[in-house]
This record gives sequence, C-alpha cells and structure tokens, in this order.
Amino acid sequence: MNDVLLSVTDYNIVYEVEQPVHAVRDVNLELARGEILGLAGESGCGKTTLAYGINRLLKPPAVITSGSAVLHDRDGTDIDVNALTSAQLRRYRWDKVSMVFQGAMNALNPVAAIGDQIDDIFTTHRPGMKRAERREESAALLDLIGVGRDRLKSYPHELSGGMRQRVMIAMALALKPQLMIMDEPTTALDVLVQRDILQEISELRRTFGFSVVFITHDLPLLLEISDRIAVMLQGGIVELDSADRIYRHAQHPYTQRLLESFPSLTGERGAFVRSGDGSQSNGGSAA
Ligand SMILES: Nc1ncnc2c1ncn2[C@@H]1O[C@H](COP(=O)(O)OP(=O)(O)OP(=O)(O)O)[C@@H](O)[C@H]1O
Repeated sequence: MNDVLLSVTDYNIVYEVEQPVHAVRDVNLELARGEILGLAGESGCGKTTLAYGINRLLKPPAVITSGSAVLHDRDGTDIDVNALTSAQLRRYRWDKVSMVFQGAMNALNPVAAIGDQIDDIFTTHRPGMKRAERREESAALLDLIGVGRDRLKSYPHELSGGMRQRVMIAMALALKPQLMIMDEPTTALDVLVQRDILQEISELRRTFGFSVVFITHDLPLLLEISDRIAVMLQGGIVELDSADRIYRHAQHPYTQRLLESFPSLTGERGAFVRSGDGSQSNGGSAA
C-alpha cells in the first residue's frame, strides 16, 4: 500500500470575482497515511479554501484553475479528486474523506435523536446493513467518541456543546474514512473540553490509521497534536516541517513571527516543549 494518502500538486484556486482573489497558490503537499497535518496561518491565508478544494466543496466563484489532488485509496486505486462526477462524489465524501467544521454541532437536526441521525448515514451509504447492525454501529461510535451509547435516544438540546461536537466527529468517523479534515473543530469549546476531544482524535487515528488535516489559528495547539505543520501565507505554503522542527528551528520569517505572536511559546520555554518522539507535549495552556 502506498504510504502517501493524498498528493496535492501545483494546486491553484481563484475566486473569480471582479478583483480575482488567488486564494490558493501553487500548493504542493503530500499527506502520509495516518499522519496529522496541521494547517496554520492567519485569517484569509487560504486554509479553508484549500480544504474545500480537497473535499470538492468549492462553489462558484471559486475555481480550481490548475493542479491536481489525488487520493491514493487503500484499495490501490488513485482517485483524481478534480475529475469526480457527482455520483462518485457521493461515495468520496464521508466514505473516503469526511469533514468536521467549526460549529458543526449546530448542524445537528434539533428534532431527531442523535442515534437516528447517525443511523441515517448508514441507511444512505450502506444500504445493505440491517437495522440491528446500524443500531449497534451507532452505539459503538458513541462509546468510541466518549459520549456513550446510553445517549442514542438523546436530542441535541439535551447534550452539551462538547458532546454535540463529539457526535459530529462520531458521524465523520462512521464510514471509516481515510482522511478527516477538521476546520477549527473545537474552537468554540471550552479549553479543557477541547483538549479531551483532541486527545481522543489522536488516539483514534492510531487505532484506525486515518489521516487528519487539522486547521486552526491556534498554533500552540497545532504544535501539540500535529506530526507536521504546513504554514500558509497569502495562499502559498511557506514552510512545511515536523511540528518539532517548526517549534525549534522555524526557517521562514513569517513562521518565526507567528510563533512570537504566542507569548506562551516564546516566554518561559518549557510550557510547550514537545517530547523527543514528537508526540504529546507535557501540557501547557492553549488558552
Ligand atoms: N466567496 C468568496 N469570494 C471572494 N473571495 C473569497 C471568497 N471566499 C473566500 N475568499 C477570499 O479567499 C481568501 C482565502 O480565504 P479562506 O477562507 O480560505 O482563508 P482562511 O485562511 O481559511 O481564513 P479563516 O481562518 O478566516 O477561515 C481570502 O482572501 C478570502 O477573502
């Protein structure tokens, strides 16, 4: 099996408005299977546009003007994302690649029990599954993500924001995708809740082997959870390296400035010193 899950090559996206906005510029990126890649950079640098491109969620006036995104499926086929027809897209999204947005928890249907909402994904995408199997899978997902199967019959308003966001993550995991794109998935949540959820995502990807593209403004948080970090500036990736090297030896002046803008990183060293194996740091505040 190819160790690379996704190859993005010479990728450009333009919003074709009166003054065209070149939102993604000549991006080249290879995402490894099982890797957590952090996407950092200030507001407007093109992070969401790039993620939408990879998931074919862009709408006019956005146009992919050149380049390609290829997903190397675990079954051995290469999927040219730009070329997918709408029927193929239905299988690609959720099945191969899923996405969790900031505030996704508010996208839950307020008048349906969460168990039924997870069940719906299986009904749509796995029509061969029997009702009892769907129920068991939904229950297992709620256990997995720390909500608990006893909540199957709960309605969204009966759950905290953190629990609702966990339900959205459970839904994103339902079909065992190979890539999860998370766009500020925990920004709206309390810092401790956020940490618990991120810890679980990190463990789950070890168990299931999916890759994560994690988008956030919160560089300290990215340094903790990412294997590698890509730093974007004005649509381009200016630096891409292991989180550890970004933290200790950032090369690009913009990355250095970005690090300096977080006093918790540049003040007393230690708060965010990552362990030698590049995994979890010894904690520190991302607040
Ligand atoms: N529909 C649109 N029409 C024109 N320009 C757009 C549109 N959507 C986004 N842009 C522009 O594209 C650029 C990239 O935006 P994008 O939302 O991808 O950045 P971002 O890094 O994700 O920002 P944020 O962190 O604030 O979400 C910005 O200059 C933005 O103003």
